[in-house]
Amino acid sequence: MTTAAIIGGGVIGGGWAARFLLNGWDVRVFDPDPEAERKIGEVLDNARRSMPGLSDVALPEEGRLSFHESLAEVVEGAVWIQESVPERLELKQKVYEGLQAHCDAGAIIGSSTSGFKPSELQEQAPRPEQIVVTHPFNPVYLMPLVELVPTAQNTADLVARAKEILTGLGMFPLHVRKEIDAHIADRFLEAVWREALWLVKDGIATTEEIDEAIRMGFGIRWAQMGLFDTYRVAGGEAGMKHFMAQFGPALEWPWTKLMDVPEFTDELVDLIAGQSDAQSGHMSIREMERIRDDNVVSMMRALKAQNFASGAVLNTHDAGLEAKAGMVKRAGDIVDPGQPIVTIRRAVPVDWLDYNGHMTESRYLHAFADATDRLMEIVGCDADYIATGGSFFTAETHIRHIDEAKLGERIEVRTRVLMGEGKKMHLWHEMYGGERLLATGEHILIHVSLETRRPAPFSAEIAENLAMIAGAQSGLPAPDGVGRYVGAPR
Ligand SMILES: NC(=O)C1=CN([C@@H]2O[C@H](COP(=O)(O)OP(=O)(O)OC[C@H]3O[C@@H](n4cnc5c(N)ncnc54)[C@H](O)[C@@H]3O)[C@@H](O)[C@H]2O)C=CC1
Ligand SMILES: C[N+](C)(C)CC(=O)CC(=O)[O-]
Repeated sequence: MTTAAIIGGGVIGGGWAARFLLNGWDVRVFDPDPEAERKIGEVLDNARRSMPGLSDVALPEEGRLSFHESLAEVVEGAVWIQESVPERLELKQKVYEGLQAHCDAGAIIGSSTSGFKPSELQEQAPRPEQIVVTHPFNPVYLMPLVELVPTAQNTADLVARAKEILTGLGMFPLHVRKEIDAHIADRFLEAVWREALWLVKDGIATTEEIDEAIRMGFGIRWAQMGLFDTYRVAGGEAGMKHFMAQFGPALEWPWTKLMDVPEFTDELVDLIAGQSDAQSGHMSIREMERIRDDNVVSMMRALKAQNFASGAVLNTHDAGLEAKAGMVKRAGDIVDPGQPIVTIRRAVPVDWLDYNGHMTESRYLHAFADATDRLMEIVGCDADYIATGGSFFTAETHIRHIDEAKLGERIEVRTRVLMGEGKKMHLWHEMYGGERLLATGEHILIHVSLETRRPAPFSAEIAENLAMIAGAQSGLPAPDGVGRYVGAPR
């Protein structure tokens, strides 16, 4: 088990703790705030209900979380140390001095700083080469972006190790090659924030109207294509050059006040805080965090289906998790063919729930269909085989919904091959939550030629694998409920 030390367990440190823990790391926390344990516990509760839903495979077993009162203790055995103390340079520098007196010289010290350059953080440090900026985004347990900002003091090996560890946590390390105050992303955020403050101060828009302008429009575009690709498309067939010719001159017009910051008078703070209270004061911050998390997970899952932007990052992470979890992918991986094969292991994501607060009926079929796809892959009907023109079509399905599955619950599908001969495959799936039987799925599939769209015999490899599994499993008792029809006996 690998260990991370979290120095400062506030909004961001708590998010990092969740990101590491739910990816199977042990986490040690140091924070002088007596409320730190409670606050991290609440962040973790939110992370546990949302983060597993990003994956279509199971996350590893959670690591161990512990709280420590000395720096020497917290960094013991840590290969990654994440500093997330308040944004004050002299405090951060003092913290590094304390850390470096005790930590392993090979450990990476990442700083969450939103604004300081890594060279400023390294200035007073006994071992500057160990410190690098790893600036995350809130909530750290869901947002993939982390700006990785090194200096010439950091070795290429440290940068490569940092990228590997962050990628292993399902994050997207963006290597910022030239250090600058506030890195890349916060410069945009600051520009938008300044302009928004002016709009409120000048009485042009309320905080709510500004939020609507973002979430109903360009915020949706930015989440999937960013700025430049969005504008390239907006240039029409002539693309970016046309876009720049058309809209470039507007940059000279009095559209922007980006160079000035409105003075933070009590009046302005009260105006903005008052509007913000009127807009969202009826909800607690934790409630708002849960709404945000559910929305973010749902949006990222939509991008996952397109294998695009943050969705592609999630798919890569899933592939890594699955490889580590040792799921069966080929007939040759099966250890005991006489037992049902685990074809799905995952958590119930937020977009699988319905108004009854549990996994909705269609998602039972979704999970069984994924289990069937995995079984097809195992016996040799994979993407390469399908490209040669053979595949399976489902002819009949019977699902029994036996028990509920709740948000974030870990489910597992165990699959039996009841028959696999000629052109037919008869599968029996059982879905479990722990050892609780949640559902059964019985499916008849017909092998087809994708050219004629008619039944056709399957390949010798598929025939051999199906016969091997069906034969080995034939000694198991007949599944309870197999061949059942719908409806009560009269
Ligand atoms: N809040 C945000 O949206 C983001 C913040 N950041 C950066 O993350 C860092 C932390 O910010 P937040 O989590 O928002 O602040 P926060 O105020 O929520 O948390 C800071 C924590 O550090 C603890 N702390 C204070 N002195 C300490 C010390 N000597 N040793 C250990 N812990 C100590 C405090 O008790 C507190 O729990 C800052 O550098 C900030 O710029 C980065 C990305 C986003
Ligand atoms: C406001 N902030 C500068 C601390 C924000 C960040 O650093 C990143 C984020 O999560 O928006």
